[in-house]
This record gives sequence, structure tokens and C-alpha cells, in this order.
Amino acid sequence: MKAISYKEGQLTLLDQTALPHQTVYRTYTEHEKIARAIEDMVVRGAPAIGITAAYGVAVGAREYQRGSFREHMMRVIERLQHTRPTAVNLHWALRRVHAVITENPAETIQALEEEAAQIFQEDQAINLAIGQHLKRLVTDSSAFLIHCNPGRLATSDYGTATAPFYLAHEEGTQFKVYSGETRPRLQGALTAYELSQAGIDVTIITDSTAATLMQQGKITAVFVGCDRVAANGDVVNKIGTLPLAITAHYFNVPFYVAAPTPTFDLSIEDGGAIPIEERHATEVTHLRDQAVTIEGAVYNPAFDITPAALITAIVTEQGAIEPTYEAIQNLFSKGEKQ
Ligand SMILES: CSC[C@H]1O[C@H](OP(=O)(O)O)[C@H](O)[C@@H]1O
Repeated sequence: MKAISYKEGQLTLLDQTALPHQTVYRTYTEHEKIARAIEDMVVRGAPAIGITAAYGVAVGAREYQRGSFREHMMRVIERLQHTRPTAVNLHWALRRVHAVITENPAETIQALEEEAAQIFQEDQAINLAIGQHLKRLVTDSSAFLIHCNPGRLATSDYGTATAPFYLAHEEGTQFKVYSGETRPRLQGALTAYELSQAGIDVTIITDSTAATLMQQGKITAVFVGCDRVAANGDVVNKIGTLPLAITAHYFNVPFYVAAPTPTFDLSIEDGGAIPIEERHATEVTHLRDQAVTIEGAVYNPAFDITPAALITAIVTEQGAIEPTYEAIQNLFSKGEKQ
């Protein structure tokens, strides 16, 4: 399952908006259409966006016809720069390829294609390295919670937070993964899809089920990817990561962020300064037909248990009371006296 491939001016992307119903590969020879593929999340995931943008510049160089070549290339880079603001990998990759542009079109095309291929290969090595590090945690009978898709579909190869799963599976380790579907774009369903395709024991859950699994003591650790890490270690990742981190903290479940170095942005002091993309309302108002085709491994509890310690007050027709045994006893004993 390759999200991205490139050959002689043709960039091919696995259309992630069609998965899991259809496996559609789309081939691009125009940088404008590549920019739109990034915006429409045909290709998505911080590393994959960076790699795609790098190849998009090489494709753009091949489109040159007349006038200032350098001005043409600046327009190409500008267009790809203004696709999605949050994942720093896009901007990092564009800076990398910008550096190899010269006045000579033929020379530049070759240099751009080599640089983009280098970025792709570096990402593969990063996937493997992260996988090796995190794999130490993946032992027999362990179970993990993952959010969004930091997998093969979001990178060049094993993914970041998914890499340990692929590596451990290759070694025959018996473990479980719970993948939160990740409303509204359901990237977590893509994670369930890609892991199940690899034969990994994965269960898809609604985002709101994560806390119950941690409460039941079923989760060894939470693994997530990221889109940008600020200088102070704040991490920006798919919406829903923050509540997961809060829940994991509450239940003392270890919470790991898989972060390739190109995802760090030391020019940003803290997470609050990272631009957060806002997407179209229809992503929320129009439900996507998910229908993830995995062998029935869905955990769908209809109710969950919230400990009193987390309840500020219980409000009855007689007013608010503290969620304590004493307060409730007092409420009903008052009733008996009347
Ligand atoms: C390898 S981390 C990928 C990262 O990108 C995803 O965002 P999107 O699907 O909107 O491109 C998500 O935040 C993942 O954690």
C-alpha cells in the first residue's frame, strides 16, 4: 500500500478519499492539481504532504514553457505552500527543494527529482528508526490505542506511530491495536483499514470509547503521530489528540508521540503559535459513509462509567448537590422527614 510514487514527471497518489471502498490511484502531471490533491486530502498526513509537495515542485518545473524560469518556480512553490498550514513537513520540504533550483530548467528538474527522492528515502529510514524505538513497548498481550492515521497512508513506508506495529507483527508478536475512528474525516478508520490489510489485530472504536478502554485497564500505551512540534515540546496533532492525552493522564496510561525531526519547528516557541487549519463545515455536517471492511472487530459499548471524582455536581429538581455518599443520603433522608 503505497500512498505516493513518482516516475519521470508523473506523480501517482493513492486517493485516500475513496478508501476503503475503492483503491483508486490518480496520476498527476500539473502542480496545480497536486496542490488541490493536498487541499482535498487525496493525500494527507504530515510526512506524505511534505513528500508530495517536493515532487509537486519537480512536476511544476517540467511545466515551464517561457519567461523567467526562476519566477515560474517561485509561483509553483508559492502555490504548494498555500495548501495546508499546520503540518510543518510541507514547509520544510519546500525549503529543501527550493535550495536546488537554478536558472537551468533541465538541471533543476533532475536536482528536484533527486532531492524529492532523498526526502522520500529519509522518511523511510525515519519510519524504521521510530518503529524500532517504539517496538520495545510492543510485547505479547499488549494493547495500544492510536488516533488518526500516522501510518503507511501518511508517510513513505511503515508510518510513524504505526511503525512499531508493523515491525512487531513481522516478528510474530501477539498484540492488539484499538484505532479511534477520528471524526470528522475518519482517518482512524484508515488506520484500521491499513493495519487489518497487514493482518494486524485491530479493532475500530468511536473516539468516545477510548476513555472506557483505559478505564477498563485494557490499554498499555497510546501512540499518536504529529504535524508540528514547537520548541517547548508542545505537539499539534489531529483534533481529538488533546482529550486523549488528558484521559491517558487521568488513567496513568503512557502517551507517546511519534515525531520525525522534520516535524519539529524550533522557530515556534510554544504550541499556541502554530497555525491550526480549519476545514469546511460540510466535513462535520455531512457524514462520510465509512463502512470499514475489517472482520467484524468492532467494540461498540452503548454505555460507560464516569467516576464521581470527575463530576462537579449532580443537579436535581431540589438543586445541586456534591457527588458524594453523604450528600445523596442527606437528600433522601430530608424527603423521609417531610
Ligand atoms: C505521521 S503523522 C500524520 C498526521 O497527519 C494527520 O493529519 P491529516 O490527516 O489532516 O493530514 C494527523 O494529524 C496525523 O497524526
